[in-house]
Amino acid sequence: MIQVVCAIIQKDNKILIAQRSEKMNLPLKWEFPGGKLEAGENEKEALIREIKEELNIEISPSQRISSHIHDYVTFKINLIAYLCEYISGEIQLLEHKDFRYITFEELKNYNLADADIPVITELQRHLK
Ligand SMILES: Nc1nc2c([nH]c(=O)n2[C@@H]2O[C@H](COP(=O)(O)OP(=O)(O)OP(=O)(O)O)[C@@H](O)[C@H]2O)c(=O)[nH]1
Repeated sequence: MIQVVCAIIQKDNKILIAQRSEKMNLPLKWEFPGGKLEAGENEKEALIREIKEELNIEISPSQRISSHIHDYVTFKINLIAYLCEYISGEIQLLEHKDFRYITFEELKNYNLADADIPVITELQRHLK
């Protein structure tokens, strides 16, 4: 089982989503940026590192809002989501194809990775 952390980065009442590139697995799916936990790292450290590596911005994870296992048949992940504050930096797409700042209501217009569905349910509870 792969442990994956993802960041729900909030800025001006909008949420950041990123589109996976053609070269990544789950190509062109939208997601909350993040990645796999590495040995010796805690979840928040992994998130800060991944977001710097992927988008070149600084964030601060605040609240852990969900942890759900998803079975993609060929691999299985535990997707752990944190609410995060944007701190600084201009987004540079170092791995993804695109990004958007959108409202919660706009999420339904994007083709998100299947594992993200429970994250969205939890997010709705937290944004209320
Ligand atoms: N970051 C992220 N990954 C997700 C989400 N939903 C989801 O199913 N995943 C899956 O979780 C896995 C995360 O791996 P990744 O490829 O982003 O991680 P990484 O940067 O550490 O990968 P690499 O260094 O092996 O290339 C992928 O299989 C990805 O498809 C999500 O919302 N955010």
